[in-house]
Amino acid sequence: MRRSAAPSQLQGNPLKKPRFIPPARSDPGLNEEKKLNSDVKLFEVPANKNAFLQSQNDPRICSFNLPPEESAREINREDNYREKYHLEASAKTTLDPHHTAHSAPKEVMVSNGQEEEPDSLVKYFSVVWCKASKKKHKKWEGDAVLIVKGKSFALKDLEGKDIGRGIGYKFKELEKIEEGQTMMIGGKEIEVMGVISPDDFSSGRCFQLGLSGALNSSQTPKKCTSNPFKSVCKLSSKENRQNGFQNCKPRHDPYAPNSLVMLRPDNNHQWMFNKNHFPIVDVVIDPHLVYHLRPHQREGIIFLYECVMGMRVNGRCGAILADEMGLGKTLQCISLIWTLQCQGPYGGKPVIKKTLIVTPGSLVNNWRKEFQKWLGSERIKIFTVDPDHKVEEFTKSPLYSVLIISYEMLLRSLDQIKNIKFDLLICDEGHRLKNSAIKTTTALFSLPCEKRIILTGTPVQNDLQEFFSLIDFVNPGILGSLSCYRKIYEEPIITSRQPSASQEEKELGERRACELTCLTGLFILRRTQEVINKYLPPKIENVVFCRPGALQIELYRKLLNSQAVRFCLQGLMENSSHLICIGALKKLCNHPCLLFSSVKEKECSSAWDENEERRLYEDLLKVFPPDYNPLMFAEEESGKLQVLSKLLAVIHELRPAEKVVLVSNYTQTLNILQEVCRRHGYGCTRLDGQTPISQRQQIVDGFNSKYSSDFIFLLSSKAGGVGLNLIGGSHLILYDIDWNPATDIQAMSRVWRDGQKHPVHIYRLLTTGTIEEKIYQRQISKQDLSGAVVDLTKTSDHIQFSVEELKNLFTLHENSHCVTHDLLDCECTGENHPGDSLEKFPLSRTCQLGPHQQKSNSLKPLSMSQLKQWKHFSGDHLNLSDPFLERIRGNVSFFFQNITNQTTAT
Ligand SMILES: Nc1ncnc2c1ncn2[C@@H]1O[C@H](COP(=O)(O)OP(=O)(O)OP(=O)(O)O)[C@@H](O)[C@H]1O
Ligand SMILES: [Mg+2]
Repeated sequence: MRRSAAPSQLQGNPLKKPRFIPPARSDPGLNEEKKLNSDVKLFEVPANKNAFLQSQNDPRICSFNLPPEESAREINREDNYREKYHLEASAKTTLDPHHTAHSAPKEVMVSNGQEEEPDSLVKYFSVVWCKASKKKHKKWEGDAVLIVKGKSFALKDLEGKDIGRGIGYKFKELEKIEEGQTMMIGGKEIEVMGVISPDDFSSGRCFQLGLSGALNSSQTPKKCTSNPFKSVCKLSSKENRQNGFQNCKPRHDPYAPNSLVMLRPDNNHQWMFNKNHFPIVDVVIDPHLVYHLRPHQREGIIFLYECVMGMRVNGRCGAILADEMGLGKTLQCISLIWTLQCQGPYGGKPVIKKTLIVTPGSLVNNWRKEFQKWLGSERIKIFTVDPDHKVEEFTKSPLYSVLIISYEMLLRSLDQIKNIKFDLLICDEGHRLKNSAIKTTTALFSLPCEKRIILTGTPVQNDLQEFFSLIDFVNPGILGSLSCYRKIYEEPIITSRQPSASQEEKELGERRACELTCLTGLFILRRTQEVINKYLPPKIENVVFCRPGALQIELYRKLLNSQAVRFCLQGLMENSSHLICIGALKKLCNHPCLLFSSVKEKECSSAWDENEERRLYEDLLKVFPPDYNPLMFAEEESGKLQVLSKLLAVIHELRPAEKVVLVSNYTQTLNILQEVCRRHGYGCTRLDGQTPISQRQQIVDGFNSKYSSDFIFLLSSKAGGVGLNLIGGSHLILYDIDWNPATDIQAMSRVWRDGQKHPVHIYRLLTTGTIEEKIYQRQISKQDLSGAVVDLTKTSDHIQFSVEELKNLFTLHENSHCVTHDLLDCECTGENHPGDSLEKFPLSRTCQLGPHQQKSNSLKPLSMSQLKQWKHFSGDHLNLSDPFLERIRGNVSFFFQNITNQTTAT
């Protein structure tokens, strides 16, 4: 592919992050390599050390009901508290490049020219791009606009210049493009940030927006002017002051049992923000809300309140709430908004008037629903932006105080949004702002709102520059300029993690990391899943090793003997040929018919002759029966599909009132699963990348409703599982495995969350002895995963492999019941694991995890040693009293099982 000649690249892109070069090294290429391999762990605090979990005992909280004189003492105690808090409340902030490993996504396939698809269909996307490379840590080089027309595309930078072009692509590949997708196109790697309307494209606004946003942020960085009240409390005249005095009773009784009262401002705060000497009024959370709050949510609200009021870091009003998935970040924010909108500590005056919530498109309606759920429809008026409800409507009506908008819509409506005075900005799933060069970040950064909250279920981690972006977004300037931050923190920390670092460098790096963590920990809060476990029903997690079918084994052998695989193992592979081999094996594990279709398709391709795939697929079709029809696939041809089919049948039979969430990462596989549902007459609903955003919430609600006749929810985990609540389902089946444990964890936490009524059964299906086991082992074998570096934005599809690793990947273990178990160094034969009898199931049984139990309950990837503690047994085990496993055992060679919350009442 032609290299771009765009001036933005040749002359240096103003949005491009300066590249970090560790000190005392002359070869930047080498430096880059070393930097990527270093273990950059910034900070780690065990979950149970978290101050928020302990603060039930915090004197500040116990003193909520103290008479006013005592409140003064309370204020005096605050300094001590702050010191303690400063050290304890820090988020788990881990930077570990191991688990972010990924490289370039697949190049979109070039068409054979025989497809007959409409050439006139034109689509536009906003994207970020960078040159193709195998580096683990990629830096997007800027925003661009992708124009897809039939089988061709053009990529334009924001000055409208072409930076890439291509024709003759596969229409189907181009048609599939969707938000969040990363891919290789024309030799560039791109990530699709959203869809651009034809109107925005033809008017040219999609180019102008990025430009103006970029200039705002890079040339005139906004500094927090640190007046949390100026937007609403402008009462300076005597008259106003008197009015204010009349209204200085707390809105709710601070002395009522169980009341949740916010910290009173200290003298310094009053001096800064209460120039009019209004009386101090207790800010009390609405008891209607408090009634529902979990303890960690009470603490979260206190934390958010103090952050946005500028009480934690002098005059800084930003916060990052990074609680693990499902902990109710939405409710905590709703409580904050409702409180600040009605109350304030100075004369009772409300602190905010208008709030802007920016969220992924699929969650806009979820936010509306949550407001309704917790506050009803009368207390607060919410406006959600969609194609039929434009921002102008919000502007015109005084009724609405909260605007909820998707990131994509925000970019399109930026001009109108900028004209509205928002007092609070909440960015849901805000880890996407970690890249300061992209349009979304620059647009949001340009909003003058000082109180900014980022919500994210994934830890704030990975990359010190990304960390800087998030911090600088919520509290602009708090870490100084980027260059200053680099000198003070980034360089010493990275240098100290190099194997060659001197003792002195190590100490300096550690000190700086600690300093950085302490500072940022004041306004970052992360709690783990354990805090809500006790409110959740039991979770029974099963890893099910399915015996491959005869056709699968034959095809698998054939693939491993192919020229393509042999070339890979000799290190002769071209760029990404190993990925093609891996992809083919994964398809085969899902079902041989998927492989059949791919081969057929490739055979027709004009590029077949010189294609690497030829070396892989040659003679493969001969293994299939001569009249093989992929549409008429048989369940027996795939071990996993057979297990799935039996599993669905037994769930349907034994738990007719319960429902199943069925997850795959591939649309084609979902098609097969949907066909299975059809054949068996199971009602199903489906959400994948093609599902219009406007319909997603409706589909979710339909499934969660007890009146729904759908037995199965087919979910493409990569296409928007983030943030969804699928508590209508209590059985979740992961049909295939992703390299990135975060994708699987995301999917699993859709059902085991607050509101779930039934015990949750999770089934992870793996084909015994195949590449799926290897991927699973890779997920769990990283012992230092305790750092929980799980980041969904990393696709991990293209990890770098050594030849040795490839050899392991490309081996089929035909004689093992479970290679993973073989690797565990476990003495049991799989017949009857010591101390474990399935007869006890599902009665109370102490978990084998022992001291690790807490750890594994958290949403972290499991480690090998933890897996060893799980109950495990071969499919031939005689005492299976789990009726679900009993039904599938004929096709299963091995099981692992773990039960969390076994004794929780359901
Ligand atoms: N105190 C509570 N009592 C009962 N249900 C609750 C409570 N808090 C939250 N929930 C429910 O729990 C579910 C998960 O909450 P929410 O969607 O806010 O999680 P989250 O932290 O945003 O997770 P994610 O990172 O996956 O988006 C929602 O259905 C919510 O209504
Ligand atoms: Mg959420």
